[in-house]
Amino acid sequence: MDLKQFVTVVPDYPKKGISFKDITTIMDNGEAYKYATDKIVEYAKEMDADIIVGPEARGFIIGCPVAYALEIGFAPVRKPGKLPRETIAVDYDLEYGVDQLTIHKDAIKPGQRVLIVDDLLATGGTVEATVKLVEKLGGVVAGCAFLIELSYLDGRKKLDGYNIRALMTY
Ligand SMILES: O=P(O)(O)OC[C@H]1O[C@H](OP(=O)(O)OP(=O)(O)O)[C@H](O)[C@@H]1O
Ligand SMILES: Nc1ncnc2[nH]cnc12
Repeated sequence: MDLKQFVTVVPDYPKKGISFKDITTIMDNGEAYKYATDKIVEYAKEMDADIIVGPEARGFIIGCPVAYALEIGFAPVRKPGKLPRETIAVDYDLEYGVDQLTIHKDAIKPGQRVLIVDDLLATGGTVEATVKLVEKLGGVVAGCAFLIELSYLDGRKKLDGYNIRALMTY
């Protein structure tokens, strides 16, 4: 299936000069959403993942169905003040801003093989921060999966040495 036909490219959103890749038009098509999920499930099996970790909010949309299909857990990475128990935090840069990400301290068991899942790799700030959170907790990053990689932003350079899979590249 050519997944790109289901991505809607929105120019100048959320700021002038940003070419926004809207994945809601994958999600609202049952076949496309299942196809994308199944591709990441295959990758998670190859990488022998024990748990999926996804950053809010779009990482939940892609990561949770993968975890469900594999009958493994999902641990959310969230913006500050959203997780109710003890967390650790890491700062990160976005294509259009700066923020902080957090994870529950007990979300990952030391040695667990973690697949990080998100909709899109842009500058790599989000996934780099997520890798740091996982590794601070003693997790092993088995791989990082995305629907979309924006190769012109070279987010991969922040993931040197890690296994990466993107279903589409722009
Ligand atoms: O590689 P990066 O430059 O870090 O950008 C990629 C991140 O940006 C988007 O999330 P955003 O922070 O906009 O939050 P959202 O998922 O809640 O919309 C996207 O879903 C990725 O998580
Ligand atoms: N260009 C983009 N499109 C969609 N989501 C993004 N997150 C960061 N950059 C993005």
